[in-house]
Amino acid sequence: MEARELALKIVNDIEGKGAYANIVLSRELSRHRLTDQDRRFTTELVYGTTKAGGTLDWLLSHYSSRPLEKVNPTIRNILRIGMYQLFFLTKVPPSAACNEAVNLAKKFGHAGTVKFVNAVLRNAARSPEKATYPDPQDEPVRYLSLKYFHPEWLVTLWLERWGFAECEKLLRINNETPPLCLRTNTLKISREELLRRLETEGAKCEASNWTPEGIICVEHPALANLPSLKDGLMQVQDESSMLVSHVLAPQPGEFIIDACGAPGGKSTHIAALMNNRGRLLSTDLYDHKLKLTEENAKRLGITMLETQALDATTLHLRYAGQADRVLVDAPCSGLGVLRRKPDSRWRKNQAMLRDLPVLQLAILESAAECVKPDGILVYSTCTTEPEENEQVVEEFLRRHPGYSLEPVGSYLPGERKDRMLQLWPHVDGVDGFFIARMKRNK
Ligand SMILES: C[S@@+](CC[C@H](N)C(=O)[O-])C[C@H]1O[C@@H](n2cnc3c(N)ncnc32)[C@H](O)[C@@H]1O
Repeated sequence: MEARELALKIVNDIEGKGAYANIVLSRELSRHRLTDQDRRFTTELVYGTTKAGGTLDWLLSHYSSRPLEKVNPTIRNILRIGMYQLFFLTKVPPSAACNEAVNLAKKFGHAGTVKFVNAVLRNAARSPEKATYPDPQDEPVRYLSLKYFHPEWLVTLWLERWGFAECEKLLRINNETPPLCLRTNTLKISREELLRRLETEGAKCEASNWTPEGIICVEHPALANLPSLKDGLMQVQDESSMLVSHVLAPQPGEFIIDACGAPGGKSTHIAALMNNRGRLLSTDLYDHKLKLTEENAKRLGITMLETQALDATTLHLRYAGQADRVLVDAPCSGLGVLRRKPDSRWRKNQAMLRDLPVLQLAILESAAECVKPDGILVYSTCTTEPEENEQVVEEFLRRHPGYSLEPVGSYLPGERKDRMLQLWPHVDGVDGFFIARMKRNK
């Protein structure tokens, strides 16, 4: 199947069945034998079209005589994919974008729809200036939302919080493709050796400055074609996510609980830092997700890890006062990692920022009861929102005077002095993560 037709099938599935872009994409790419170039093009079309969302419909409304909601969904997606190429993929000649869309319309529509697709796209290719963005001064929210493909509620919030310039930088970086980050499985190999191996496997990589085991992959073949992954020499994990286990600083022989552990990115890192010695319990609400933790642990050669399905708000009922350290990598809005999942911004809503902190605090309070005196509690999220981060920790500390904050800065490279750590994609170049470390004094 040709790249554009496969992209259309995937975009139809995402829209029609509510499927997740990354999951359908990797399933379909493994079913179809595409060249590396076509694989990249399909990915670009799928991620671009889903990410651009409402902007493509807004652009189309300048050229279509028919309201888009009245257009057959497949034809509408042919138009969206065509518009994405015309307006955002400068390397695709406009004639190719139009011709290929018309070919798809021939296959999935009838004579009338072929004419319609042809007219809309050729009109757009001829007069792109017909669609001008709103004025940023007069309508900053609409301008930023349309220009950078983010929902208006989120732009409104970030604009209020961070101001125009910062908000724009953050929105812009969320549309960039982040590099693939890998964590060396130090139980099996050193980073230097793995870097050499990856080179022989056709990947261009460099050492990360954030952690001693992190690797940034600038160019690489399909992940499934990297033997180092299959052989358990590494784990896909962002650099900021790796920092969390360093801040926890688990020691060999200790009892560690990872309260929201699946799919095991941090649990398996903790096991490596403990040299696979001691007791490590990785819990999660969902059994099926714990299976992924177990698969990861097996692939990485970790034998110390136990899993258990439970609601972390009840962790204290079984493990009160037993653990040396507990990690709460809480369920969160994920607003710090929008660049990793291009369709995810359209699945979020503002109610998350009201509801999630209640759950986050409940999990943190239960986890806190499981920590021994002098033990350590780490709270982390992959979001940038104060309600889910500082405010949860501050409320927790207010309710639990037996805990005190330990500055995170000393677990980071360089001279950072952060009390609690908030990492930003547009400032730090890594995923947006929050980390706080607390000590139980009594
Ligand atoms: C941020 S993810 C964890 C990622 C994981 N720590 C890693 O590094 O791979 C949050 C996890 O919390 C789990 N979760 C959500 N609500 C929960 C609850 N009440 N109790 C336990 N786990 C929960 C989700 O299933 C999800 O796997």
